[in-house]
Amino acid sequence: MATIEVDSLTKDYGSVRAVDAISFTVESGEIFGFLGPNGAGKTTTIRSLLGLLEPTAGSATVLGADVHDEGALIEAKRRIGYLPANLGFDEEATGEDVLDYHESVKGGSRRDELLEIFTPPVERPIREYSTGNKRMLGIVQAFMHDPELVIMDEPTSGLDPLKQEEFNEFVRNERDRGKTLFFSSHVLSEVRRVCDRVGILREGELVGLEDIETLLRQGGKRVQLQTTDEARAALTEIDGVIDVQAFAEGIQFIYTGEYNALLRELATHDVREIDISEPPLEDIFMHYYGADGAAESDREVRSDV
Ligand SMILES: Nc1ncnc2c1ncn2[C@@H]1O[C@H](COP(=O)(O)OP(=O)(O)OP(=O)(O)O)[C@@H](O)[C@H]1O
Repeated sequence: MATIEVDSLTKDYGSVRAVDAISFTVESGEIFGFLGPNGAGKTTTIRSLLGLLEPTAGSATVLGADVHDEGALIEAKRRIGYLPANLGFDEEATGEDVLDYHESVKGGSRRDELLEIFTPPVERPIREYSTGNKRMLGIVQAFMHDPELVIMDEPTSGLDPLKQEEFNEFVRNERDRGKTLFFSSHVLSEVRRVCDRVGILREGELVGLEDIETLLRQGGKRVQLQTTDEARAALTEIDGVIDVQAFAEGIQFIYTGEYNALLRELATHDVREIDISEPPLEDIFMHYYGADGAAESDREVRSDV
């Protein structure tokens, strides 16, 4: 049985449909990234999975427990870790107090080990914590009872790049220990470093469900160049060049073709500057997912420079 099964889950807030009949599964032992821009419905989905919100329609199971079945969900939550986006710690409590309480409820076999990696100043009251310190305390709390499944809402927000990298490595190690990890993010570059599979949410709808390699292949690369007018014209003719935009002395485009074809063409021109990077998440949404959620792999090539 899948660790998480979501079946036509829908959640309305009054007249606002925050999540619209989404379905997906998260398999045991994978890192699943739940990706989408602000307001896409990530937090709503996560809170529904944990029984913190009542779905308007549809269903979901987490570690076999139906989210509509309060008793089963309480039992399952002993084997689940949760890191919410908004860490509502008691500001007067110390980190120790928070972890002591959690340990008394769910256990804390990995507490010391985790505090070696993530290093919140546990002896100090939470009101003195930076955002990153709070996040680290939340991470320790989410993992300290060694749960089978950990659900995290924007887990790295507020962490500095070094701690983010430590977090990524930690998460990969957890996966290798057989744990299942589900986390939301609005940053593709973050998700691509750690996830095995990604669900993409847009305006409450699941518009993509891909393994990470496929997603990146479809997303292509953003190429920015400073070169001659002649090169600019020639480059727009190459298969796989889309969304060409001209700017002073250069062009920018998304490239989804074979690298060698592009490199061969570039080698015949005077290239003064080149930058090749991952396209922003928004571009991937725009280029590969139409309003109906279908992949637009046959998108027309534009050559409007
Ligand atoms: N309590 C609420 N009442 C009314 N509308 C809400 C409520 N909570 C969320 N929404 C709306 O539901 C939609 C989805 O919100 P949600 O917080 O789930 O998105 P998100 O993907 O987690 O966004 P973010 O990345 O900004 O946290 C948004 O349009 C939001 O404005």
